Amino acid sequence: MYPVLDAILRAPADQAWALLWREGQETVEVLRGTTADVARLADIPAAEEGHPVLAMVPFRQIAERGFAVRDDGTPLRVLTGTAYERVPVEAVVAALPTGEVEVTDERFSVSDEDYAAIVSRVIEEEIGNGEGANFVIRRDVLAHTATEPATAALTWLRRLLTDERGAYWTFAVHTPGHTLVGATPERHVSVEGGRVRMNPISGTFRHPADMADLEPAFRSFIADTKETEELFMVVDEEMKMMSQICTDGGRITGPYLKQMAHLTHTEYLLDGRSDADPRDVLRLTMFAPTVTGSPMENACTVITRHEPGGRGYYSGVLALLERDADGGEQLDAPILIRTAHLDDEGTVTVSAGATLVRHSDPVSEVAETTAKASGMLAALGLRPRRDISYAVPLAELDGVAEALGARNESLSPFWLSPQEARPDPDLLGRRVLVVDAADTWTQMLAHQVRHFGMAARVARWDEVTEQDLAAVDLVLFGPGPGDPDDPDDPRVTRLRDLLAARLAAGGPVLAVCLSHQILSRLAGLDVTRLERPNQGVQLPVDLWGHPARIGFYNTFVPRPGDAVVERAGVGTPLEAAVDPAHDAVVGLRGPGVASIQGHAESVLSRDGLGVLHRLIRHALGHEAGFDTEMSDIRRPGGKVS
Ligand SMILES: C=C(O[C@@H]1C=C(C(=O)O)C=C[C@H]1O)C(=O)O
Ligand SMILES: NC(=O)CC[C@H](N)C(=O)O
Repeated sequence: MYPVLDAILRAPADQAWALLWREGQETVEVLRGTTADVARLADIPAAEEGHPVLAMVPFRQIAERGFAVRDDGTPLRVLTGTAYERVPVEAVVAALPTGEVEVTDERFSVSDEDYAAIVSRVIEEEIGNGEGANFVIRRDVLAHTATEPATAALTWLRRLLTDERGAYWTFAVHTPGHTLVGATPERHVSVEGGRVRMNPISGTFRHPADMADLEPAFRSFIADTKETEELFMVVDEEMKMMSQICTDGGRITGPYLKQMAHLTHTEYLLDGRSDADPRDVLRLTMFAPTVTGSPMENACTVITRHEPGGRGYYSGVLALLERDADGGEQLDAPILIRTAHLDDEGTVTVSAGATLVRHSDPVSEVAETTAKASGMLAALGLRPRRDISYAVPLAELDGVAEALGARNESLSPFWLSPQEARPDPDLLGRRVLVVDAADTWTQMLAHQVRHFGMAARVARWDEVTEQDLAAVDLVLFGPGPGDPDDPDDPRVTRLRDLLAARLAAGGPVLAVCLSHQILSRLAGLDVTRLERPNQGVQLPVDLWGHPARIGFYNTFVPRPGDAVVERAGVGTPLEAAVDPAHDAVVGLRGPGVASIQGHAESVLSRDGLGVLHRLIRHALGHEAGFDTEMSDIRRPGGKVS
């Protein structure tokens, strides 16, 4: 009846195959084919009509971007479809094996106590040292089965198809030595006819065992600041990626709920357009901040410091390439979480991580990793199954839609709306060099700068020469991880030299976050740690008479004092904007110079666009006279001229 499925089920172990049930579909895609291991994403072969290509992308692939990773040798494996069909979900469930698969020797790779200790260390030593705002550290549940992997995977897939809900993909993929089965909630990225979508999910509500507690517990989850801020942080990090890939940036919709059998998550959808090749989109988005952290590059380093062993396929992606009707290639790539990996020795691995932020509680992060593994572990028969047939749809509870919608009131309208270009005639065509200090906020900054009509180019700190500085109208020095005073960090040293050179040459400068701190040091101010980091929080500040709500991602701050820089050979005093609540210098300005501690470009900056615009105008010597209401892009027909 279903020849491809039947052929797989007759001898599952002897061939390579995949069964994929994608969100919203009534059928399961069944794929049989040949496998090959390739070195790079660019080597993934093209899909032909009716012959999709499915790649298993391991976490170690991130080495392609030059980021730190433990090389555990897990292959980038490609399954090229030679036979393909769609089978109704019920027919698949009816055909899959129902036999017992015995799973024994269950243990954690990292104990509860050790994981809690890691959480405390990450908060203290990483977030507390300005290394970033959020980091995802994983641990593994390990077990053993004597059933051969292909049959075990098909049996567990059946359980997932009947027991799980809300998944983006429910799937099993079998290849020699590497078998994956799971139900993942999260789309990493998809590309379809030039439309690029990402789906950051963060904030995890663990369903209580007693259904009577569900509603009150859920209501306090929805109101929880930590869970809300955690989601904003990952949206910011994914918007950095979207800004780089999509010429028109991208907009945010949501928040929505993703209700599963054991957990409910909060999420946003990001939507933009790009004509980039799907392989490039994959490379530039390796990997999601929801499974690594932010800033993403440094998160990879932090992961190697705190996680023993490599990640295998965990937090990598499956990538399905298909040829569409117009001959273009489509990509759909879910994140490999809530997934079991089986090897030839019968080792079963289910990994799970939690997003650690400045106000994480070690005990509840331990519980979160356990809860995230529980859906898969229930399919393995290691945890109780949850009856989902009577669960209330949480999104429909009174007031929930309003509470979720209200979260957007504090966000930047710029990123929530379709963006029309609003060129400022004074800035039109002016050249901006955006110096990237290992944090791609620079992509969001460049996007907003272009929105003002300027021509922006982003270059990494180690590529920028002093000649490059001289060739542009404005140098925008960007944010970055680390301690602005660290004498052993070549990045910090280089930024300081470039900034000093630009100041000495007398050209316009705008410095953001880490670069604001380095500028402050050059100006003679002390820069010290905050008592509690402001990593991922919106704060009200007064910027020289303009009140604004701005997103902050910093651990260090410059302290008030006399600020003077050498500018074209002349000692030039800078005027500080001070946040008295934190005893912090949140902005500096002087002739041709402006800087800001917060991130005007952040989704968390309700008033960000207007602030960035004013700072740029200031640095370029256009003090007044232009409509600073520019940030209010919601005004219908609001014209800037
Ligand atoms: C890291 C995992 O999940 C991710 C982290 C989440 C969180 O910290 O709230 C939620 C969903 C996923 O994006 C995992 O399942 O291992
Ligand atoms: N986003 C940033 O540039 C952060 C600057 C610095 N690493 C701090 O944490 O204070």
